[in-house]
Amino acid sequence: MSKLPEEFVRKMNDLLKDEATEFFATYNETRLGGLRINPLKVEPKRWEKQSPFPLNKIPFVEHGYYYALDEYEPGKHPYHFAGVYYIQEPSAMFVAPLLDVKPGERVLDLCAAPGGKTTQIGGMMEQRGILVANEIHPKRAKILSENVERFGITNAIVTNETPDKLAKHFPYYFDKILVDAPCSGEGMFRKDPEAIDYWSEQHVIACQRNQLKIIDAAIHMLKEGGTLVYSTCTFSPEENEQVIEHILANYPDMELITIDKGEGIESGRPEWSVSKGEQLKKTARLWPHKIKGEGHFAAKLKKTKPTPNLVIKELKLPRKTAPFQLYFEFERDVLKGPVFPNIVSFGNVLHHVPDHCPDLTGLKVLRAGVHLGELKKNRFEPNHALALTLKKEEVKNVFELTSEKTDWLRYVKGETFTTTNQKNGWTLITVDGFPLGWGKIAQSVLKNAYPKGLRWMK
Ligand SMILES: C[S@@+](CC[C@H](N)C(=O)[O-])C[C@H]1O[C@@H](n2cnc3c(N)ncnc32)[C@H](O)[C@@H]1O
Repeated sequence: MSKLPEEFVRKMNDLLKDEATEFFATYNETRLGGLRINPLKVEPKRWEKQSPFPLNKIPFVEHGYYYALDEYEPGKHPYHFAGVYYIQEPSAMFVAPLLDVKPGERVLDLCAAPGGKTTQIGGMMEQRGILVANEIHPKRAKILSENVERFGITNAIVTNETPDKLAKHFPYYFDKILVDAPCSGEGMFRKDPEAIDYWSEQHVIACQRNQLKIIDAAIHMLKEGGTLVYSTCTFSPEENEQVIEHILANYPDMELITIDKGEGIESGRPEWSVSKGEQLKKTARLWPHKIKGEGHFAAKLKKTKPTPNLVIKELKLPRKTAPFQLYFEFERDVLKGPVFPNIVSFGNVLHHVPDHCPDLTGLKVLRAGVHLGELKKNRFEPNHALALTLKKEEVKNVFELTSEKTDWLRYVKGETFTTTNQKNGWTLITVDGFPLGWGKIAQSVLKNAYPKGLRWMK
Protein backbone atom coordinates (compact mmCIF):
# COMPACT_ATOMS: atom_id res chain seq x y z
CA MET A 1 0.00 0.00 0.00
CA SER A 2 1.21 3.56 -0.75
CA LYS A 3 2.16 5.73 2.18
CA LEU A 4 -0.77 7.56 3.77
CA PRO A 5 -0.70 11.36 3.19
CA GLU A 6 0.97 13.09 6.16
CA GLU A 7 -1.80 15.63 6.41
CA PHE A 8 -4.41 12.85 6.59
CA VAL A 9 -2.44 11.08 9.34
CA ARG A 10 -2.15 14.30 11.34
CA LYS A 11 -5.85 15.06 10.92
CA MET A 12 -7.01 11.58 11.97
CA ASN A 13 -4.66 11.69 14.99
CA ASP A 14 -6.21 15.03 16.02
CA LEU A 15 -9.75 13.74 15.55
CA LEU A 16 -9.42 10.27 17.03
CA LYS A 17 -6.86 11.00 19.75
CA ASP A 18 -6.37 7.78 21.84
CA GLU A 19 -8.30 5.73 19.29
CA ALA A 20 -5.96 6.68 16.44
CA THR A 21 -3.43 3.90 17.12
CA GLU A 22 -6.15 1.27 16.83
CA PHE A 23 -7.48 2.94 13.67
CA PHE A 24 -4.08 3.07 11.92
CA ALA A 25 -3.31 -0.53 12.95
CA THR A 26 -6.11 -1.70 10.61
CA TYR A 27 -3.99 -0.63 7.62
CA ASN A 28 -1.69 -3.58 8.37
CA GLU A 29 -4.47 -6.13 8.86
CA THR A 30 -5.80 -8.57 6.26
CA ARG A 31 -9.03 -7.33 4.71
CA LEU A 32 -12.11 -9.52 4.32
CA GLY A 33 -14.18 -9.58 1.15
CA GLY A 34 -17.95 -9.11 1.13
CA LEU A 35 -20.61 -10.80 -0.94
CA ARG A 36 -24.34 -10.14 -0.87
CA ILE A 37 -26.76 -12.70 -2.24
CA ASN A 38 -29.58 -11.74 -4.57
CA PRO A 39 -32.93 -12.50 -2.91
CA LEU A 40 -34.59 -12.32 -6.34
CA LYS A 41 -32.66 -15.47 -7.28
CA VAL A 42 -31.73 -17.41 -4.16
CA GLU A 43 -33.08 -17.98 -0.67
CA PRO A 44 -30.55 -17.70 2.17
CA LYS A 45 -31.27 -21.30 3.24
CA ARG A 46 -30.56 -22.69 -0.23
CA TRP A 47 -27.48 -20.46 -0.47
CA GLU A 48 -26.03 -21.60 2.83
CA LYS A 49 -26.21 -25.19 1.56
CA GLN A 50 -25.05 -24.42 -1.96
CA SER A 51 -22.38 -21.73 -1.48
CA PRO A 52 -19.13 -22.72 -3.19
CA PHE A 53 -17.11 -20.68 -0.68
CA PRO A 54 -16.88 -20.89 3.12
CA LEU A 55 -18.77 -17.83 4.33
CA ASN A 56 -19.49 -16.02 7.57
CA LYS A 57 -22.59 -13.87 8.01
CA ILE A 58 -22.03 -10.12 8.21
CA PRO A 59 -23.80 -9.25 11.47
CA PHE A 60 -25.24 -5.90 10.40
CA VAL A 61 -26.85 -6.83 7.07
CA GLU A 62 -29.34 -9.38 5.86
CA HIS A 63 -28.01 -11.44 2.91
CA GLY A 64 -24.38 -10.29 3.46
CA TYR A 65 -21.42 -12.65 3.97
CA TYR A 66 -17.66 -12.30 4.50
CA TYR A 67 -15.24 -14.40 2.46
CA ALA A 68 -11.46 -14.73 2.52
CA LEU A 69 -10.14 -12.33 -0.14
CA ASP A 70 -6.79 -14.06 -0.50
CA GLU A 71 -8.31 -17.54 -0.99
CA TYR A 72 -11.38 -17.16 -3.21
CA GLU A 73 -12.36 -15.28 -6.36
CA PRO A 74 -16.17 -15.20 -6.38
CA GLY A 75 -16.04 -12.80 -9.36
CA LYS A 76 -14.85 -15.73 -11.50
CA HIS A 77 -17.52 -18.18 -10.41
CA PRO A 78 -20.50 -18.90 -12.73
CA TYR A 79 -22.94 -17.80 -10.01
CA HIS A 80 -21.51 -14.31 -10.41
CA PHE A 81 -22.27 -14.37 -14.14
CA ALA A 82 -25.78 -15.54 -13.25
CA GLY A 83 -26.33 -12.63 -10.83
CA VAL A 84 -26.69 -14.86 -7.78
CA TYR A 85 -24.62 -12.41 -5.71
CA TYR A 86 -22.90 -9.03 -5.80
CA ILE A 87 -19.40 -8.50 -4.50
CA GLN A 88 -19.54 -5.48 -2.22
CA GLU A 89 -17.42 -3.96 0.50
CA PRO A 90 -19.07 -5.12 3.78
CA SER A 91 -19.65 -1.74 5.45
CA ALA A 92 -21.23 -0.39 2.22
CA MET A 93 -24.01 -2.97 2.72
CA PHE A 94 -25.18 -1.16 5.86
CA VAL A 95 -26.61 1.82 3.96
CA ALA A 96 -29.40 0.71 1.57
CA PRO A 97 -31.53 -1.03 4.27
CA LEU A 98 -31.76 2.34 6.07
CA LEU A 99 -34.16 3.46 3.34
CA ASP A 100 -36.63 0.86 4.62
CA VAL A 101 -37.86 0.39 1.07
CA LYS A 102 -41.23 -1.28 0.50
CA PRO A 103 -42.29 -3.01 -2.72
CA GLY A 104 -44.35 -0.59 -4.81
CA GLU A 105 -42.58 2.61 -3.74
CA ARG A 106 -40.79 5.13 -5.96
CA VAL A 107 -37.10 5.03 -5.15
CA LEU A 108 -34.15 6.99 -6.53
CA ASP A 109 -30.50 6.01 -6.21
CA LEU A 110 -28.95 9.27 -7.38
CA CYS A 111 -25.23 8.39 -7.49
CA ALA A 112 -25.59 4.75 -8.29
CA ALA A 113 -22.64 3.27 -10.24
CA PRO A 114 -21.40 0.61 -10.17
CA GLY A 115 -24.65 -0.53 -8.57
CA GLY A 116 -23.86 -2.10 -5.19
CA LYS A 117 -26.63 -0.24 -3.42
CA THR A 118 -28.99 -0.24 -6.43
CA THR A 119 -28.91 -4.02 -6.62
CA GLN A 120 -29.50 -4.23 -2.87
CA ILE A 121 -32.50 -1.88 -3.16
CA GLY A 122 -33.76 -3.87 -6.17
CA GLY A 123 -33.75 -7.00 -4.01
CA MET A 124 -35.84 -5.26 -1.37
CA MET A 125 -38.42 -3.99 -3.89
CA GLU A 126 -39.33 -7.51 -5.10
CA GLN A 127 -39.76 -6.18 -8.69
CA ARG A 128 -42.59 -3.81 -7.67
CA GLY A 129 -42.58 -0.01 -7.83
CA ILE A 130 -40.14 2.26 -9.65
CA LEU A 131 -36.40 2.23 -9.02
CA VAL A 132 -34.52 5.01 -10.83
CA ALA A 133 -30.78 4.34 -10.73
CA ASN A 134 -28.80 7.32 -11.99
CA GLU A 135 -25.12 7.81 -12.76
CA ILE A 136 -23.55 10.98 -14.10
CA HIS A 137 -20.54 9.41 -15.86
CA PRO A 138 -21.50 7.58 -19.08
CA LYS A 139 -18.99 4.71 -18.78
CA ARG A 140 -19.93 4.07 -15.17
CA ALA A 141 -23.63 4.27 -16.10
CA LYS A 142 -23.05 1.43 -18.57
CA ILE A 143 -21.50 -0.73 -15.84
CA LEU A 144 -24.43 0.12 -13.57
CA SER A 145 -26.85 -0.95 -16.27
CA GLU A 146 -25.00 -4.27 -16.75
CA ASN A 147 -25.15 -4.97 -13.01
CA VAL A 148 -28.88 -4.22 -12.90
CA GLU A 149 -29.27 -6.67 -15.80
CA ARG A 150 -27.15 -9.35 -14.12
CA PHE A 151 -29.29 -9.06 -10.98
CA GLY A 152 -32.45 -9.64 -13.01
CA ILE A 153 -34.18 -6.50 -11.70
CA THR A 154 -37.29 -5.78 -13.76
CA ASN A 155 -38.49 -2.48 -12.26
CA ALA A 156 -35.34 -0.35 -12.64
CA ILE A 157 -34.82 2.62 -14.94
CA VAL A 158 -31.14 3.41 -15.44
CA THR A 159 -30.38 7.01 -16.38
CA ASN A 160 -27.22 8.96 -17.16
CA GLU A 161 -28.03 12.47 -16.00
CA THR A 162 -26.89 15.28 -13.76
CA PRO A 163 -28.80 15.55 -10.47
CA ASP A 164 -30.12 18.99 -11.58
CA LYS A 165 -31.59 17.61 -14.79
CA LEU A 166 -33.31 14.78 -12.90
CA ALA A 167 -34.64 17.26 -10.35
CA LYS A 168 -36.35 19.19 -13.16
CA HIS A 169 -37.94 15.99 -14.43
CA PHE A 170 -39.02 14.49 -11.08
CA PRO A 171 -40.04 17.28 -8.66
CA TYR A 172 -41.43 15.84 -5.37
CA TYR A 173 -41.77 12.42 -7.02
CA PHE A 174 -39.87 9.94 -4.85
CA ASP A 175 -40.73 8.18 -1.56
CA LYS A 176 -37.12 7.26 -0.91
CA ILE A 177 -33.84 8.74 -2.16
CA LEU A 178 -30.31 7.53 -1.63
CA VAL A 179 -27.38 9.91 -2.08
CA ASP A 180 -24.30 7.72 -1.82
CA ALA A 181 -22.16 10.70 -2.56
CA PRO A 182 -18.92 10.97 -4.53
CA CYS A 183 -16.39 11.66 -1.75
CA SER A 184 -12.70 11.82 -0.91
CA GLY A 185 -12.78 8.04 -0.34
CA GLU A 186 -10.69 7.87 2.82
CA GLY A 187 -12.36 4.57 3.62
CA MET A 188 -11.08 3.18 0.33
CA PHE A 189 -7.36 3.65 1.04
CA ARG A 190 -6.87 -0.05 1.91
CA LYS A 191 -9.01 -1.37 -0.94
CA ASP A 192 -8.04 1.10 -3.65
CA PRO A 193 -4.63 2.71 -3.06
CA GLU A 194 -5.28 5.09 -6.01
CA ALA A 195 -7.64 6.97 -3.69
CA ILE A 196 -4.54 7.91 -1.66
CA ASP A 197 -3.01 9.76 -4.63
CA TYR A 198 -6.17 11.83 -5.10
CA TRP A 199 -6.42 12.87 -1.48
CA SER A 200 -5.76 16.42 -0.30
CA GLU A 201 -7.52 18.74 2.10
CA GLN A 202 -8.60 20.87 -0.91
CA HIS A 203 -10.14 17.75 -2.48
CA VAL A 204 -12.12 17.15 0.72
CA ILE A 205 -13.54 20.69 0.51
CA ALA A 206 -14.28 20.36 -3.23
CA CYS A 207 -16.15 17.10 -2.50
CA GLN A 208 -18.19 18.84 0.21
CA ARG A 209 -19.23 21.56 -2.24
CA ASN A 210 -20.30 18.93 -4.75
CA GLN A 211 -22.19 16.96 -2.10
CA LEU A 212 -24.21 20.03 -1.08
CA LYS A 213 -25.22 20.61 -4.71
CA ILE A 214 -26.28 16.98 -5.17
CA ILE A 215 -28.29 17.08 -1.93
CA ASP A 216 -30.10 20.22 -3.05
CA ALA A 217 -31.32 18.38 -6.16
CA ALA A 218 -32.20 15.27 -4.11
CA ILE A 219 -34.33 17.21 -1.62
CA HIS A 220 -36.22 18.81 -4.49
CA MET A 221 -37.21 15.33 -5.72
CA LEU A 222 -38.43 14.06 -2.33
CA LYS A 223 -42.11 14.11 -1.50
CA GLU A 224 -43.71 14.86 1.86
CA GLY A 225 -42.96 12.09 4.35
CA GLY A 226 -40.19 10.83 2.07
CA THR A 227 -36.84 9.54 3.33
CA LEU A 228 -33.41 10.69 2.25
CA VAL A 229 -30.36 8.61 3.14
CA TYR A 230 -26.98 10.25 2.71
CA SER A 231 -23.78 8.22 2.87
CA THR A 232 -20.08 8.39 2.12
CA CYS A 233 -17.10 6.06 2.36
CA THR A 234 -14.91 8.74 3.88
CA PHE A 235 -14.06 9.76 7.45
CA SER A 236 -13.74 13.53 7.04
CA PRO A 237 -16.24 15.49 9.19
CA GLU A 238 -16.49 18.10 6.39
CA GLU A 239 -18.19 15.52 4.14
CA ASN A 240 -20.23 13.90 6.89
CA GLU A 241 -21.47 15.63 10.06
CA GLN A 242 -20.88 19.05 8.50
CA VAL A 243 -22.96 18.19 5.42
CA ILE A 244 -25.81 17.05 7.67
CA GLU A 245 -25.68 20.19 9.80
CA HIS A 246 -25.83 22.20 6.58
CA ILE A 247 -29.02 20.35 5.59
CA LEU A 248 -30.59 20.93 9.02
CA ALA A 249 -29.73 24.63 8.92
CA ASN A 250 -30.90 25.27 5.37
CA TYR A 251 -33.90 23.00 4.86
CA PRO A 252 -36.41 23.47 7.70
CA ASP A 253 -38.56 20.70 6.23
CA MET A 254 -35.84 18.07 6.76
CA GLU A 255 -35.66 16.21 10.07
CA LEU A 256 -32.87 13.92 11.20
CA ILE A 257 -33.97 10.38 12.12
CA THR A 258 -32.07 8.13 14.53
CA ILE A 259 -30.30 5.20 12.90
CA ASP A 260 -30.45 2.01 14.99
CA LYS A 261 -26.90 0.94 15.63
CA GLY A 262 -25.99 -2.66 16.20
CA GLU A 263 -22.82 -3.86 17.84
CA GLY A 264 -19.71 -2.00 16.72
CA ILE A 265 -21.61 0.72 14.87
CA GLU A 266 -21.02 4.14 16.37
CA SER A 267 -22.79 7.49 16.40
CA GLY A 268 -21.77 10.52 14.38
CA ARG A 269 -19.62 13.02 16.24
CA PRO A 270 -21.30 16.36 17.10
CA GLU A 271 -17.93 17.64 18.39
CA TRP A 272 -16.60 17.45 14.82
CA SER A 273 -19.31 19.77 13.51
CA VAL A 274 -19.47 23.55 13.59
CA SER A 275 -22.79 23.75 15.45
CA LYS A 276 -21.93 20.89 17.87
CA GLY A 277 -25.62 19.90 17.65
CA GLU A 278 -26.22 16.80 19.80
CA GLN A 279 -28.71 15.45 17.29
CA LEU A 280 -25.83 14.57 14.95
CA LYS A 281 -25.47 11.51 17.19
CA LYS A 282 -28.47 10.15 15.28
CA THR A 283 -26.15 9.53 12.30
CA ALA A 284 -23.96 6.44 12.07
CA ARG A 285 -20.26 5.83 11.63
CA LEU A 286 -18.75 2.49 10.72
CA TRP A 287 -15.06 2.36 11.61
CA PRO A 288 -12.55 -0.23 10.39
CA HIS A 289 -11.26 -0.68 13.95
CA LYS A 290 -14.76 -1.36 15.32
CA ILE A 291 -16.29 -3.63 12.67
CA LYS A 292 -14.92 -5.84 9.89
CA GLY A 293 -15.20 -3.42 6.98
CA GLU A 294 -13.52 -0.39 5.46
CA GLY A 295 -15.75 2.27 7.03
CA HIS A 296 -18.78 4.36 6.10
CA PHE A 297 -20.91 7.27 7.27
CA ALA A 298 -24.71 7.31 7.00
CA ALA A 299 -27.48 9.73 7.90
CA LYS A 300 -31.24 9.36 7.52
CA LEU A 301 -33.57 12.32 7.09
CA LYS A 302 -37.28 12.76 6.60
CA LYS A 303 -39.18 15.48 4.75
CA THR A 304 -41.83 16.68 7.16
CA LYS A 305 -43.66 19.46 5.34
CA PRO A 306 -46.24 19.26 2.53
CA THR A 307 -44.95 19.36 -1.04
CA PRO A 308 -46.87 20.43 -4.16
CA ASN A 309 -48.93 17.57 -5.55
CA LEU A 310 -47.56 17.55 -9.10
CA VAL A 311 -48.73 14.85 -11.45
CA ILE A 312 -45.89 13.39 -13.48
CA LYS A 313 -47.08 11.98 -16.77
CA GLU A 314 -46.89 8.20 -17.15
CA LEU A 315 -45.39 6.47 -20.15
CA LYS A 316 -48.21 5.59 -22.50
CA LEU A 317 -48.41 1.86 -23.18
CA PRO A 318 -49.30 1.03 -26.77
CA ARG A 319 -52.06 -1.43 -27.57
CA LYS A 320 -50.74 -4.93 -28.05
CA THR A 321 -51.19 -5.11 -31.77
CA ALA A 322 -49.23 -6.14 -34.82
CA PRO A 323 -45.61 -5.19 -33.96
CA PHE A 324 -45.69 -7.43 -30.91
CA GLN A 325 -47.03 -10.55 -32.65
CA LEU A 326 -43.52 -11.89 -33.19
CA TYR A 327 -42.82 -11.50 -29.49
CA PHE A 328 -46.06 -13.29 -28.58
CA GLU A 329 -45.08 -16.15 -30.90
CA PHE A 330 -41.74 -16.37 -29.08
CA GLU A 331 -43.60 -16.30 -25.75
CA ARG A 332 -45.83 -19.19 -26.89
CA ASP A 333 -42.91 -21.27 -28.19
CA VAL A 334 -40.35 -20.65 -25.48
CA LEU A 335 -42.06 -19.58 -22.26
CA LYS A 336 -44.64 -21.55 -20.30
CA GLY A 337 -46.91 -18.51 -20.05
CA PRO A 338 -46.86 -14.71 -20.33
CA VAL A 339 -44.47 -13.11 -17.85
CA PHE A 340 -44.25 -9.46 -18.93
CA PRO A 341 -47.46 -7.42 -19.17
CA ASN A 342 -46.23 -3.87 -19.99
CA ILE A 343 -44.59 -4.10 -23.40
CA VAL A 344 -43.39 -1.01 -25.22
CA SER A 345 -41.29 -0.63 -28.33
CA PHE A 346 -38.47 1.79 -29.01
CA GLY A 347 -37.97 1.27 -32.74
CA ASN A 348 -37.38 -2.47 -33.13
CA VAL A 349 -36.44 -2.93 -29.50
CA LEU A 350 -39.03 -4.25 -27.05
CA HIS A 351 -39.01 -3.55 -23.34
CA HIS A 352 -41.22 -4.49 -20.45
CA VAL A 353 -41.61 -1.37 -18.28
CA PRO A 354 -42.66 -1.28 -14.61
CA ASP A 355 -46.28 -0.45 -13.73
CA HIS A 356 -46.90 3.33 -13.73
CA CYS A 357 -43.58 3.95 -15.46
CA PRO A 358 -43.04 7.72 -15.66
CA ASP A 359 -42.66 9.44 -18.99
CA LEU A 360 -38.90 9.59 -19.66
CA THR A 361 -38.89 12.00 -22.60
CA GLY A 362 -35.78 14.20 -22.57
CA LEU A 363 -33.72 11.97 -20.27
CA LYS A 364 -30.72 9.84 -21.23
CA VAL A 365 -32.05 6.37 -20.46
CA LEU A 366 -29.83 3.28 -20.67
CA ARG A 367 -32.44 0.80 -19.50
CA ALA A 368 -36.14 1.01 -18.77
CA GLY A 369 -37.41 -2.18 -17.12
CA VAL A 370 -36.44 -5.34 -18.99
CA HIS A 371 -34.91 -5.29 -22.44
CA LEU A 372 -36.91 -8.18 -23.89
CA GLY A 373 -35.26 -8.31 -27.29
CA GLU A 374 -35.35 -7.13 -30.89
CA LEU A 375 -37.84 -7.55 -33.67
CA LYS A 376 -35.90 -8.75 -36.70
CA LYS A 377 -37.27 -9.62 -40.09
CA ASN A 378 -39.95 -12.26 -39.41
CA ARG A 379 -38.64 -13.21 -35.99
CA PHE A 380 -38.07 -12.04 -32.44
CA GLU A 381 -34.59 -12.35 -30.94
CA PRO A 382 -34.52 -12.41 -27.12
CA ASN A 383 -32.05 -10.24 -25.23
CA HIS A 384 -29.63 -11.49 -22.56
CA ALA A 385 -31.49 -9.34 -19.99
CA LEU A 386 -34.63 -11.40 -20.51
CA ALA A 387 -32.77 -14.64 -19.68
CA LEU A 388 -31.48 -13.16 -16.44
CA THR A 389 -34.93 -12.12 -15.20
CA LEU A 390 -36.55 -15.49 -15.88
CA LYS A 391 -36.78 -18.50 -13.61
CA LYS A 392 -35.89 -21.90 -15.00
CA GLU A 393 -39.48 -23.05 -14.29
CA GLU A 394 -40.89 -20.37 -16.60
CA VAL A 395 -39.14 -21.70 -19.70
CA LYS A 396 -39.99 -24.76 -21.81
CA ASN A 397 -36.58 -25.60 -23.21
CA VAL A 398 -33.66 -25.59 -20.76
CA PHE A 399 -30.05 -26.64 -21.35
CA GLU A 400 -28.56 -27.40 -17.96
CA LEU A 401 -24.90 -26.92 -17.05
CA THR A 402 -23.30 -27.45 -13.67
CA SER A 403 -20.70 -25.40 -11.86
CA GLU A 404 -18.76 -28.62 -11.18
CA LYS A 405 -17.80 -29.05 -14.83
CA THR A 406 -16.09 -26.55 -17.08
CA ASP A 407 -18.98 -26.48 -19.59
CA TRP A 408 -20.22 -23.21 -18.09
CA LEU A 409 -16.83 -21.68 -18.89
CA ARG A 410 -17.12 -22.81 -22.49
CA TYR A 411 -20.53 -21.14 -22.56
CA VAL A 412 -19.35 -17.76 -21.23
CA LYS A 413 -16.44 -17.93 -23.67
CA GLY A 414 -18.99 -18.11 -26.50
CA GLU A 415 -18.37 -21.70 -27.65
CA THR A 416 -20.90 -23.87 -29.50
CA PHE A 417 -22.30 -27.11 -27.99
CA THR A 418 -23.75 -30.26 -29.48
CA THR A 419 -26.96 -31.62 -28.01
CA THR A 420 -29.16 -34.67 -28.44
CA ASN A 421 -32.88 -35.02 -27.87
CA GLN A 422 -33.52 -31.31 -27.50
CA LYS A 423 -36.11 -29.33 -29.36
CA ASN A 424 -34.95 -26.84 -31.98
CA GLY A 425 -35.26 -23.18 -31.08
CA TRP A 426 -34.40 -20.86 -28.24
CA THR A 427 -33.27 -22.52 -25.04
CA LEU A 428 -32.39 -21.11 -21.64
CA ILE A 429 -28.89 -22.02 -20.46
CA THR A 430 -28.65 -22.56 -16.71
CA VAL A 431 -25.88 -23.33 -14.26
CA ASP A 432 -27.08 -25.40 -11.27
CA GLY A 433 -30.55 -24.11 -12.16
CA PHE A 434 -29.63 -20.39 -12.31
CA PRO A 435 -30.21 -18.79 -15.75
CA LEU A 436 -26.98 -17.74 -17.45
CA GLY A 437 -28.12 -16.73 -20.96
CA TRP A 438 -29.64 -17.96 -24.23
CA GLY A 439 -28.66 -20.49 -26.85
CA LYS A 440 -30.41 -21.52 -30.04
CA ILE A 441 -30.62 -25.14 -31.11
CA ALA A 442 -30.79 -26.26 -34.72
CA GLN A 443 -30.02 -29.84 -35.85
CA SER A 444 -28.36 -30.84 -32.56
CA VAL A 445 -26.07 -27.79 -32.51
CA LEU A 446 -26.53 -25.19 -29.81
CA LYS A 447 -25.44 -21.78 -31.04
CA ASN A 448 -24.20 -19.56 -28.26
CA ALA A 449 -26.04 -16.27 -27.67
CA TYR A 450 -23.95 -15.08 -24.73
CA PRO A 451 -23.31 -11.36 -25.48
CA LYS A 452 -19.91 -10.72 -27.07
CA GLY A 453 -19.21 -7.78 -24.74
CA LEU A 454 -19.62 -9.99 -21.64
CA ARG A 455 -17.63 -13.00 -22.82
CA TRP A 456 -14.77 -14.39 -20.78
CA MET A 457 -11.72 -13.29 -22.74
CA LYS A 458 -8.85 -14.99 -20.88
C1 LIG B 1 -19.64 6.43 -3.96
S1 LIG B 1 -19.94 6.27 -5.65
C2 LIG B 1 -21.44 5.39 -5.69
C3 LIG B 1 -21.33 3.94 -5.37
C4 LIG B 1 -22.66 3.22 -5.58
N1 LIG B 1 -23.72 3.83 -4.83
C5 LIG B 1 -22.57 1.76 -5.20
O1 LIG B 1 -23.03 1.37 -4.13
O2 LIG B 1 -22.07 0.97 -6.05
C6 LIG B 1 -20.46 7.84 -6.14
C7 LIG B 1 -20.89 7.98 -7.58
O3 LIG B 1 -21.27 9.34 -7.81
C8 LIG B 1 -20.88 9.70 -9.12
N2 LIG B 1 -20.77 11.18 -9.22
C9 LIG B 1 -19.65 11.91 -9.38
N3 LIG B 1 -19.94 13.21 -9.47
C10 LIG B 1 -21.27 13.33 -9.37
C11 LIG B 1 -22.18 14.42 -9.41
N4 LIG B 1 -21.76 15.67 -9.56
N5 LIG B 1 -23.48 14.15 -9.31
C12 LIG B 1 -23.92 12.88 -9.17
N6 LIG B 1 -23.10 11.81 -9.10
C13 LIG B 1 -21.80 12.03 -9.22
C14 LIG B 1 -19.57 8.98 -9.31
O4 LIG B 1 -19.28 8.82 -10.69
C15 LIG B 1 -19.79 7.68 -8.59
O5 LIG B 1 -20.20 6.67 -9.47
